[in-house]
Amino acid sequence: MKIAVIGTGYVGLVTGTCLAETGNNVICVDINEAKVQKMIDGEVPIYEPGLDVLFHRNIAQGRLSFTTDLALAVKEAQIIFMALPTPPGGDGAADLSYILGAAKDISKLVTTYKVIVNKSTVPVGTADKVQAVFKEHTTVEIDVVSNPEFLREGVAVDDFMKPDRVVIGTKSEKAQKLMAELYAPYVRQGNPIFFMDERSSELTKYAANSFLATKITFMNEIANLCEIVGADVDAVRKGIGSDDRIGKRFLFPGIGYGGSCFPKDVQALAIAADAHQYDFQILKAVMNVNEKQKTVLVDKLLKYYKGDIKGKHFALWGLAFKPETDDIREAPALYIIDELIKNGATVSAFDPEAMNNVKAILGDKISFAENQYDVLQNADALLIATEWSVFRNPDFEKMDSILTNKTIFDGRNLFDLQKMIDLGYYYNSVGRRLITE
Ligand SMILES: NC(=O)C1=CN([C@@H]2O[C@H](COP(=O)(O)OP(=O)(O)OC[C@H]3O[C@@H](n4cnc5c(N)ncnc54)[C@H](O)[C@@H]3O)[C@@H](O)[C@H]2O)C=CC1
Ligand SMILES: O=C(O)[C@H]1O[C@H](OP(=O)(O)OP(=O)(O)OC[C@H]2O[C@@H](n3ccc(=O)[nH]c3=O)[C@H](O)[C@@H]2O)[C@H](O)[C@@H](O)[C@@H]1O
Repeated sequence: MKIAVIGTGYVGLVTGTCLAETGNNVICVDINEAKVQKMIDGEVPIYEPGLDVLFHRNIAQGRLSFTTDLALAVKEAQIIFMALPTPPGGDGAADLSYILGAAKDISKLVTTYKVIVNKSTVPVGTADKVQAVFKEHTTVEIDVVSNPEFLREGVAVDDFMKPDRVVIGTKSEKAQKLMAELYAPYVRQGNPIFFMDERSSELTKYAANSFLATKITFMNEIANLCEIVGADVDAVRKGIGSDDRIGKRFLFPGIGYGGSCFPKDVQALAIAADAHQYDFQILKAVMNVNEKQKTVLVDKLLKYYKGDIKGKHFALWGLAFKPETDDIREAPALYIIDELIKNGATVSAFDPEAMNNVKAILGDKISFAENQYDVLQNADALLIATEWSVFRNPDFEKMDSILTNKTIFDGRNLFDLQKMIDLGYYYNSVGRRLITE
């Protein structure tokens, strides 16, 4: 099939590349000229494991191309995907200007039947709004489909190639048939495609993200309680996770959920509910708890240093909002850095992939190191904000010689408690026994 993808961010580029991988002809459009030029020159603009191999293969075989020319992309495409930003607007609700603006631009270019697929996360009723934009500007027949994306950054290629499910919201049989054909190669193992109406499909996406954010937040509260009552959250996590009704995944406590989606989507759903005079109380509690959880590590630190960290220097492992990505949107590490600086401390950080993105926004407010050991030089303590695999089994002998204070505040519970006692560390993690000197 001939496909156009509008927007080449984490979702658009993965979608375009993975659709090309099953033989489709995909043209990707972006308004960011520098980014498009990079891709034309053969460079993947984001760090996403496994993407580069597929990207280069499909370009080489002529199935994947990039342009800034929307007209060129729309001309031949049977299906047009919109993978555009839906950031929080001034009032916190999803800003639909990218989607509705692109819909208007596309509507002026269509001359034959097209399926317009919305992959972005959008409030209920957006498909109707997009349909209305087309009606206003063209008489050409089009169908608008809601097809939310459930991929996770860091494993995006796998998630797209083997999705747990595909959700397609449309009342059009014609569009449904085309979408079923397009997705058939991705559901060969029997994972379902759910066809539903547009509104249910749009809400499914917000419900999924909000449920997962709630699950994490629940565990963060259990972790906080564990510390108070002297229980161990790792044991509790295993104890409840083995019940199939609860499930093992997304039960890891830490320093709050971050990323470009959970924070904005939970907020957008709560605000959308408010707009319909429905007080979505759980989501409001989730947001409040998550806000506090982001500074839990700094609170521990301040307690340890009796409220005074002025002049202290801290090493930070991890900047990305999660491992295996260079994405720092709403990364808990950024909140930690902010709090440390506000309290008069200095920070040196190391992250395997996200340092350039942080440099671009923080400049020289903090310093950066070449590796996870150099960053420990002159540090009063080490803070851990992201659970990159490379941090899980460090060379403690080497660490001991640099981090002479042997003090670690770990927001991701990387190390075994007994091991840290044996190694003689002060090791303060989340929801587990506090280790004192
Ligand atoms: N990042 C993720 O893991 C996931 C994101 N989503 C949703 O997908 C949507 C996109 O998210 P991301 O890919 O993370 O965004 P992103 O910010 O990484 O990428 C958006 C891209 O769209 C481009 N763009 C903006 N306006 C344009 C226009 N008029 N024409 C062409 N290109 C334009 C930007 O230059 C940028 O490259 C959002 O609604 C998000 O909530 C859904 C699932 C996963
Ligand atoms: O809509 C989206 O953008 C995507 O949002 C999340 O994916 P993503 O943000 O890439 O990352 P997750 O792995 O879900 O992690 C989100 C945050 O929750 C935190 N988290 C996750 C799991 C856990 O057990 N504990 C925990 O604190 C992570 O550290 C991270 O800050 C969803 O998992 C995807 O299904 C969805 O498509």
